[in-house]
Amino acid sequence: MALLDVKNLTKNFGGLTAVGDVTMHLDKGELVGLIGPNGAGKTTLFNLLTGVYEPSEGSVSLDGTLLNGKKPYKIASLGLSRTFQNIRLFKDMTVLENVLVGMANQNNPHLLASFLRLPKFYHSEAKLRQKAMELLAIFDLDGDAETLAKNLPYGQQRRLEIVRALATEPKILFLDEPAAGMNPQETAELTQLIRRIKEEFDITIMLIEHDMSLVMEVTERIYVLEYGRLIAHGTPDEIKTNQRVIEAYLGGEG
Ligand SMILES: Nc1ncnc2c1ncn2[C@@H]1O[C@H](COP(=O)(O)OP(=O)(O)OP(=O)(O)O)[C@@H](O)[C@H]1O
Repeated sequence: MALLDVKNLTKNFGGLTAVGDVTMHLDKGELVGLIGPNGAGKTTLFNLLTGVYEPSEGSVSLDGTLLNGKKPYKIASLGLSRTFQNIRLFKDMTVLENVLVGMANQNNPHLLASFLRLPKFYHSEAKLRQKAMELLAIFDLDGDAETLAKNLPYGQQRRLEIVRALATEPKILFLDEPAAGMNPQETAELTQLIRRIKEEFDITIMLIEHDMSLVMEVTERIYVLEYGRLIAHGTPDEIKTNQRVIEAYLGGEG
């Protein structure tokens, strides 16, 4: 059974079909790309998978559990985490606090203890802090733990977003254009980082990205959307030479 099973997924906005009859799957441990020209429906698909939108038709299942109709926070707690095209950090909070917020839902069993500020709360908070610092260290951000997020350079803000998404210990991580706005040096670092996440975490990743060299370098399989429809699916080498894909890109952006 696939980890994530998407069947005939459709989202209509009035007369516009932003995502139409998409069937795809993610197996455990895979790194899969999702590409397509501007407006192809990639972000809408992420929004459907993470519960931001309700599908007009079709279904999404995680480990056999139907996600349709579940709220985004519920879906997140089942193991789906994401980053956004536009950075959504808590800019006036420190780097460490941003990661702690990501971990907050793991602290739920201690909600009463935290409300009453029992010793158990302080113990679990200390453990969370330690875990957050370990995570930041992996991403070379531990030296900036007390820096306000807004004062980090752009590339590091993007990196922090990924750390925060990982802090929830998701089964699947959705990355929405993580290289957007990055310079070539930052993109090269991000490429390494995505590889490391894949190697060091027990995680499945789906990546939307316009930077083709990044997608081709890190992914194992790629789905291609155009006007909401899947027009191709295959390995990076197959996609690079797929006539339909080449036409979609030349037609859409040439
Ligand atoms: N909430 C909405 N209401 C109406 N139309 C929408 C909505 N969200 C997206 N759309 C439309 O759906 C289509 C797909 O948009 P979407 O943002 O998913 O594409 P995308 O592939 O992520 O594009 P990009 O690469 O530019 O980010 C577009 O035509 C867009 O205008």
